[in-house]
Amino acid sequence: MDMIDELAGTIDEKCHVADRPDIPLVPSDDSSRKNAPTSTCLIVLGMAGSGKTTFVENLSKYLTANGAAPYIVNLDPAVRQVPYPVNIDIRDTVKYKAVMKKFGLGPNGGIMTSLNLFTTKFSGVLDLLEKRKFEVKHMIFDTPGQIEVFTWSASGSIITEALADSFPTVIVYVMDVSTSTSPITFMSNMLYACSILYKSKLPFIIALNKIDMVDPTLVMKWISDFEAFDVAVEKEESYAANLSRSLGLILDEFYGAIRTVPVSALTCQGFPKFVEAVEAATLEFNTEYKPEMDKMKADQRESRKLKSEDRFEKLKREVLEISTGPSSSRDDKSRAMDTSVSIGPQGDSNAKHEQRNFDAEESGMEETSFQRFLESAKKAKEIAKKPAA
Ligand SMILES: Nc1nc2c(ncn2[C@@H]2O[C@H](COP(=O)(O)OP(=O)(O)OP(=O)(O)O)[C@@H](O)[C@H]2O)c(=O)[nH]1
Repeated sequence: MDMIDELAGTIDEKCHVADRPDIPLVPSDDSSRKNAPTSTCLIVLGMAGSGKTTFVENLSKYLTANGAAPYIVNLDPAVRQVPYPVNIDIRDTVKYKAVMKKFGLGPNGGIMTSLNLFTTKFSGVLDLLEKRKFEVKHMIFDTPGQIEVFTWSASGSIITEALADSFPTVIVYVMDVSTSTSPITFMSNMLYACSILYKSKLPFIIALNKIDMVDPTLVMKWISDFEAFDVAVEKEESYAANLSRSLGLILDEFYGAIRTVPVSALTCQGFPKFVEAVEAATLEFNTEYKPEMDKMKADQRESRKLKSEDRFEKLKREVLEISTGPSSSRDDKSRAMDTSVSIGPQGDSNAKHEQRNFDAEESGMEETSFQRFLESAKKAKEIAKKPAA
């Protein structure tokens, strides 16, 4: 058993969706599923205390009451108890306290390392999600309170990208509106939100939370109207105020890409509008993000193919250097390169190869030369194999 297996067990579902009478199952015959929409993944992020867990708990209750119970994944290894019916729980796979002890880590290092260990097993999570993707409309991911553990870590990026690769994925940033009533704290919050948007490049919803405590009108106005924010920040006299004004001007451009929904995670106020925003974000994912991502992947594949063709050509040159020797003329070598080693798809796809018309004698010479190379390589191998006399 290696160290990863020792600290991180297998991935399993806590309760199966099929066992839950509150989750209506989609008919399972293949034809009805072919064009059926799959679940949307909601990755819930937010500063510590912004209300993520309360939001997931009550959103789950709200969706269940409306006949669409979600599938929930807890990614916080250090949480004592989760108040919602969790389907996959990182705590079942990774023992956070054992990880801290094993590596002599503090709480934050322990959370980060546990998440890294869990990520090594994330293909198991994807397999389970894949099986449920027609049965539930929403898959919700609750993340650690220490937001940077997820947003600025390799494992956070890997998990986000793996989800977006398989399902429509939306980032939900829970923002505590009660800590955003001053233009400076508002700007810090928005700066953080925009940096996550910029990094993830996924559809983004800000759930302006705790509106049962604070009226969100002012904050909404600052988001939609830079002039209003500018007027508010003018009243502040500090370096932070100047910085906030400059940032406001820059971030104004990002706000257009963000959906903002005022909610109360405690009272469920605003949840119907939130669900509408998720639907619009899912559509945006399918019509804009997905094609863009597919194009990016195709470009990457093409560039990898070109690189491997380059390497192949280099290899051919090296092989011919050996087979023809340094004294052979340049012409001989280049002719030999074009015909003698035409293995692999690269050889077929190279238009140059197809167009050139060699006469039988030339190709015969080149084949002989490559044959000689193969024979001498074989002999060298046999000699090496022979036990010393
Ligand atoms: N009034 C009010 N309180 C809320 C609301 N949402 C959350 N809270 C309270 O805010 C506190 C923090 O809520 P949590 O849900 O634990 O926040 P969290 O973001 O999960 O916190 P971490 O686990 O530390 O990241 C709790 O006392 C909640 O009851 C809301 O909409 N209105």
